[in-house]
Amino acid sequence: MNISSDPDYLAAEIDIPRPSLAREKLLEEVRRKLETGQKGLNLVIIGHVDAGKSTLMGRLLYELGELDEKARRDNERGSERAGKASFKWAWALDESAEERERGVTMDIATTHIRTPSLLITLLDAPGHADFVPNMISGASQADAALLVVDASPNSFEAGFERAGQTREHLVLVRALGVSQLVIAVNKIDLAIDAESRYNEIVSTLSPFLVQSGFQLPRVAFVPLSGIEGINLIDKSSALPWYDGPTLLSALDALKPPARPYTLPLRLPLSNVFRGQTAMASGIGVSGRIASGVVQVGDRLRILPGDESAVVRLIEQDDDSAPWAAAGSTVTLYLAGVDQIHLDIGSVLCPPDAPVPLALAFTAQIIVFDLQLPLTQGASVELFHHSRDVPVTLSKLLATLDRATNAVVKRDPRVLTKGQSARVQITLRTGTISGPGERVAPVPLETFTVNKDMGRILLRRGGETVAAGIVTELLTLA
Ligand SMILES: Nc1nc2c(ncn2[C@@H]2O[C@H](COP(=O)(O)OP(=O)(O)OP(=O)(O)O)[C@@H](O)[C@H]2O)c(=O)[nH]1
Repeated sequence: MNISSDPDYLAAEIDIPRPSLAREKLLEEVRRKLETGQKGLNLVIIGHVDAGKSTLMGRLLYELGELDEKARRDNERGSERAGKASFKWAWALDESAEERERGVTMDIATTHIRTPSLLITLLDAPGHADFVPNMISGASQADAALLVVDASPNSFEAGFERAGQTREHLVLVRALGVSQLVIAVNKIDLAIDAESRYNEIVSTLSPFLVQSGFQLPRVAFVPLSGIEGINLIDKSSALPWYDGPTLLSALDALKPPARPYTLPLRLPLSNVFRGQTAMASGIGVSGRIASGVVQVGDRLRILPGDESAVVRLIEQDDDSAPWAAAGSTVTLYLAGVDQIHLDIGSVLCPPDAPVPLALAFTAQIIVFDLQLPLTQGASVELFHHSRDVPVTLSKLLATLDRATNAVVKRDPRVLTKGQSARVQITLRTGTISGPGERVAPVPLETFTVNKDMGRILLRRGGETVAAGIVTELLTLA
């Protein structure tokens, strides 16, 4: 398309704003705001199907006043009519009609809760095996995880056995660099002897957590009941033997992530759309700022590619804002660019500090439950910030101890389930869907430089085979 004939493009060109604050001033303002404001944290909720994740979150939202009485009653009536009365609390999160019919959570729903010191964004991940990819997109944005296990007789065991999702979810979040964990030992109301059941679950999970690379001092176990509201906000007389934190105080004690606003801007796009209102016309893009600050009037480079655009408007929490910083989820309206140059997975950066574009890199990965082991030269798909790229597992460098990262074996021939390994990954630069169509390099950074830009997943035939972090960029585009 000829860009200059696009009416949106022309209209947008007319009122291109200029940045209002010099960089030093802007950083000073961001620093003041971030230090005084409530700290944000992304929490992914994980656990085996039916462990009670949605019920627990619904009840917690209600107790914290985030869900009003009318919404609760409407949900309760709705679920009773549908013959699923016991699901009433879960309706706060499980929203779509299909979810109501099936009684399972299918997509990532996002909601906030406020603890005394944190504003927590809940990323609710479904427990159904079919929906593991959704759970992954939540986990790849998480700063901490809340694992819900079912303490009722035999249920914990069902979730923790090989086919259950408890292990897989834990291994996955750890592989993505999450180290803080709260474990809700849920449905404690159904346990026959609550104290010994709680102790049994703690002592079964602990060795597995250590083996998976978690440090027990950064893990809090909390016995509770989502449905009865036991030990969520206040200490409960139902658990006289327990003297640890309530769920709320365990969540409040989580360490908020650093918000690397002094690093160059990295905004990986999770959505690209055409703005419909007069204010928000032109091209809209949204995503979570991985690092840096963006200000209205900034010119930004779009990578991969050679295009740039100017920020006309920033929307955050349904309001317009003069700037937004690392950690915030934002929508930007852009001028001076055509929509064809923006993809889900594109990264917006300052023109003078573009994100590296890698063709090969090393990563530390954890291999999931696989039918076929991973061999050197295997073709897989790299999944990074909603972008899917064909890659080759070009070298298997070493297998590692999951708890200590020490090398167990150099140059292994294959990688099998549960193994942690260092590997080299190379983009397949041949054609993809047609003649002449080249694979674009991936905008990547190491996990040490930029956590959000350094988490990866590997998939094969629609199945996630490994997750991990980028350790070194080898060949740059
Ligand atoms: N007794 C008891 N039952 C509970 C408790 N929490 C949840 N349940 C019941 O457990 C079942 C599953 O609860 P959900 O909240 O839908 O579970 P989930 O983990 O979100 O399930 P998915 O979204 O399908 O992964 C429902 O029948 C709930 O009513 C609890 O604390 N005590």
